[in-house]
Amino acid sequence: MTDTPKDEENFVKPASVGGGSLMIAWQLKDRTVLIVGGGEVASQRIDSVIGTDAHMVLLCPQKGLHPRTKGYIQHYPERITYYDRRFTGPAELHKVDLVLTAIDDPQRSRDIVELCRQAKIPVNAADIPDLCDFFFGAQIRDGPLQVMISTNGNGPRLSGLIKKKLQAGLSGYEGEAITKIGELRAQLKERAPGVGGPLGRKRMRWMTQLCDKWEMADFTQLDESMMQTLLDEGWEKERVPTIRELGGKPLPTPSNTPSSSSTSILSNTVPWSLGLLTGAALSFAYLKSYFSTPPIP
Ligand SMILES: C[C@@]1(CC(=O)O)c2cc3[nH]c(cc4nc(cc5[nH]c(cc(n2)[C@H]1CCC(=O)O)[C@@](C)(CC(=O)O)[C@@H]5CCC(=O)O)C(CC(=O)O)=C4CCC(=O)O)c(CCC(=O)O)c3CC(=O)O
Ligand SMILES: NC(=O)C1=CN([C@@H]2O[C@H](COP(=O)(O)OP(=O)(O)OC[C@H]3O[C@@H](n4cnc5c(N)ncnc54)[C@H](O)[C@@H]3O)[C@@H](O)[C@H]2O)C=CC1
Repeated sequence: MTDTPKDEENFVKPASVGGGSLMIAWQLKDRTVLIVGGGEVASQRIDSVIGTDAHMVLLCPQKGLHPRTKGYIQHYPERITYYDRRFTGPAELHKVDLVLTAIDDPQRSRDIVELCRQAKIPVNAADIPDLCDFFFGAQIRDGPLQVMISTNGNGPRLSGLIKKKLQAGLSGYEGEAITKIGELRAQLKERAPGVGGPLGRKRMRWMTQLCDKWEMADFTQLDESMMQTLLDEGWEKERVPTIRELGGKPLPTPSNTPSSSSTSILSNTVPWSLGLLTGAALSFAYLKSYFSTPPIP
């Protein structure tokens, strides 16, 4: 491929090159996550994993369990297989897709990381950032919405504080709105099926216009019959009706006031170096070697 001088002129350089981590929404359905340790940090790891569809295996002597970890084991036996013992060796990694160590024994933790390296299993060791394939971050979750704030190990406390600022900028309608949009998109794809092509482009254009025109709170009001009307009177007629036309009403949201729209809050408060992702976010360095077929966006 030969570049013309114009191509070279038009190339926009990315905001940062290298030094960061990959932010992805890692799907863990039918995958197994091994958690070694059962203290407070392990309970926080469960807080993160329970929202996925992964199965968890937890290894920790009973006497070391944090009350929250105990609660998880008792309330979600179908999600967590618990063994009252320490990590014994490489056999523990059989059929495991991801390992999280949260133990008070840094040398043992290093040994487990080494075993994971050999088995090509991504691993996070709570006490050894230098050896982690990926880090956790501060999280905002609301239904299908997931936002992760990462400072790439530089300032964990700041991650938490930035999370609070971002939370204050959200309307509270996002999770429900996204759920409704998901249902609407599924129905639209039934009416206008297929991938790509002119119909695919038309579908995407209409969805984009709808999302841009409606407030977050508008989507939360969509019930089954309003969705039908929206598709009949909107999609079929190539226009975007208002929520009022469908029998809904404008609800108060922070984004109704231009000075505090969620866009301006994000652009005003997010420093260039902040890792922020809508959709689940897990970032780690060796992703490529663990997945052969990336999901189609
Ligand atoms: C690499 C990482 C672990 C990983 O993912 O592997 C890591 C590592 C370390 N944290 C340490 C300390 C603290 N961690 C917190 C808090 C959080 N730490 C979290 C994540 C991460 N912490 C990952 C990088 C995240 C990123 O890059 O942003 C959060 C975001 C999420 C979570 O824990 O799940 C959660 C806030 C959640 C929320 O508020 O919502 C606080 C503040 C507090 O408790 O309030 C302090 C004390 C103040 C401070 O140091 O900032 C130390 C000891 C340093 C030392 O010895 O001095 C290490 C080890 C080291 O740095 O060597
Ligand atoms: N975000 C971070 O990176 C943070 C990391 N830490 C580190 O994370 C580690 C865990 O912290 P906590 O949960 O507070 O510790 P904790 O002491 O409450 O829990 C550790 C648990 O690991 C168990 N354990 C020890 N060896 C084991 C083995 N070989 N197999 C299975 N279980 C084993 C112990 O029985 C204990 O229950 C510590 O090293 C701590 O320094 C602590 C706070 C924040």
